[in-house]
Amino acid sequence: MNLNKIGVLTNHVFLCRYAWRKLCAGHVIGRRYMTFAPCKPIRFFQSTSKFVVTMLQCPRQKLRAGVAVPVLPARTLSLTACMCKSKNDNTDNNSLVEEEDEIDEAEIEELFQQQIPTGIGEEEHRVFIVHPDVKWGSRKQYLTTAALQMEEAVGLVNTLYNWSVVDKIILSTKTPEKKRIFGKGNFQALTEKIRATPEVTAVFVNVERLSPSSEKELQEAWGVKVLDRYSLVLHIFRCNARTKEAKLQISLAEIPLLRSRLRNEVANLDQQGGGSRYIMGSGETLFEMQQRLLKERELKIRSALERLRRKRHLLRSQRKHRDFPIISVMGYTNCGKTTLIKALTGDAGLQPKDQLFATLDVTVHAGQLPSHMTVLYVDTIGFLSQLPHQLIDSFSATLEDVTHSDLIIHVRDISHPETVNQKVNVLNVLKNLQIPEKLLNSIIEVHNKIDLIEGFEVSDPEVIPISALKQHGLEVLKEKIEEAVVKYTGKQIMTLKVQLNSPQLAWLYKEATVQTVDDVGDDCTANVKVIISQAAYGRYRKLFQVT
Ligand SMILES: Nc1nc2c(ncn2[C@@H]2O[C@H](COP(=O)(O)OP(=O)(O)OP(=O)(O)O)[C@@H](O)[C@H]2O)c(=O)[nH]1
Ligand SMILES: [Mg+2]
Repeated sequence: MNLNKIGVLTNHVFLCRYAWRKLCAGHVIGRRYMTFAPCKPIRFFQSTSKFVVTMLQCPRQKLRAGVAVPVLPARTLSLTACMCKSKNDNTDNNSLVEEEDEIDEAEIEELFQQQIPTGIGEEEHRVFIVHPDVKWGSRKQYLTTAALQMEEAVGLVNTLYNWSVVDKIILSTKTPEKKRIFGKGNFQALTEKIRATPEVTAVFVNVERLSPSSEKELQEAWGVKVLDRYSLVLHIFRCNARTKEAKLQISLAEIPLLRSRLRNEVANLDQQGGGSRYIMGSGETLFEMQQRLLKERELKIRSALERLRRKRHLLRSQRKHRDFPIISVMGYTNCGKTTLIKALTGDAGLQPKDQLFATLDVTVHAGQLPSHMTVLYVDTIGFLSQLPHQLIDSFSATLEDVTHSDLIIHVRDISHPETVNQKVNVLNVLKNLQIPEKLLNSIIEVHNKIDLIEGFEVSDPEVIPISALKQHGLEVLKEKIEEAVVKYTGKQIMTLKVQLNSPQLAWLYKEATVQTVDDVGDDCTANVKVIISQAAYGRYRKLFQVT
């Protein structure tokens, strides 16, 4: 927040206690609004539950003293937008409370749009990539090479529309934990190189997360925006987010970034002698107030996500009730998960893309196995190495679906030079998701994109080689899935004697998988071969009193 903006006093406005809370929390109230520069409270009347707020630089509309001021969501770190309650607007506090209770699409959109961590913005960037090559110690990456990591970094930047890589460099370092990451000589040479490339608008340092102080220091030295993997991947997520849930999850993942940025801003203000001063009448410093704003925002996002999680839980229990086995398709980003589900289900709505993090929402698609059993495939967000847990945690509401599935298919892009490293990363994330042991043991490993490998030969009899794109190997995969579903869901294949003049057969069609019906003659019965869960068989016996 730029304190210089706070200037001329234009008016005094009364706020009721509730509206004041809203103002600080940055919530939407009412319908009409106007925007102007930050406002701050100057007096507080405990007895009347009213606050007097001084509106500053309010160019377009005069505010009348004594008018309650409803508020539009403030930009994350400042109270920049307020709504002026009209003379005839009789909105009372209770109706405001009701409004707050339901988070609607528009509000999520507003929250999402306003929370863009400053600095990246929506403009294009010409990026200089720096990859610190750690030679030894705990931060050294053993399963990959610096060149391959650089290749992935280039891929990440190129994923973004209109972004391009201007130059890149791999520099070795013994001190990755230092603010400047590199030793003195390397850092100086790097700074000169960046400064000598005027077209550069951002530097991407290919590390998991830069500390706020390191980010600040590098930004000052290089004179351009500095990004780490966390902020870049978040930006990619932001560009690809389509649904309410994805937007909320991304907004949540952005909170730590905003928090560290806030710390930096306040440190800057402190240097100018302003950040830790008390805001008159409120008993809070600017930093404390903005921290509280962020906390409130975080709580709001979490509560909206919780509501969506409950909805998801309901849908999941409905799916369980219908007894469809659920199969989660997981893997490193761009390995071909969506392509595979599309090939297995024929779902034309699925759109695979040659792009990192094309899928950000967990979606469910029905498909049939050779025995005609219907299964549900869950398409999931792809993984990436060196991503902070916070990011994955933000997606835990959707990834929860995975922990409730019956089976996991781990898709690997076997043509990728880093395929082994990618596998290790995926398995690590799965372990951190606290997936039940039984489910971890159920994993079917699928080697995808074999069409890209000349003279491909199967190396491990346990894995299924396929080309999802060319639809090779899918029948074998479906057989394997079916076998595993029967094994891991406790379903059994049974032949039941069914009365054809009763609803038994219709019930079995609905609740189990009917494979064959053999009419046995005159007594109106048939031998019906079904795949049925223990629970469904129990219900069948009870309902039709079969012994
Ligand atoms: N040659 C070849 N390309 C494939 C195959 N399977 C997928 N692809 C391509 O790989 C790219 C990524 O495919 P997706 O299905 O979107 O991958 P994903 O794992 O869902 O990716 P994210 O959702 O971004 O994590 C697309 O361009 C696909 O056409 C395959 O078997 N062979
Ligand atoms: Mg996908």
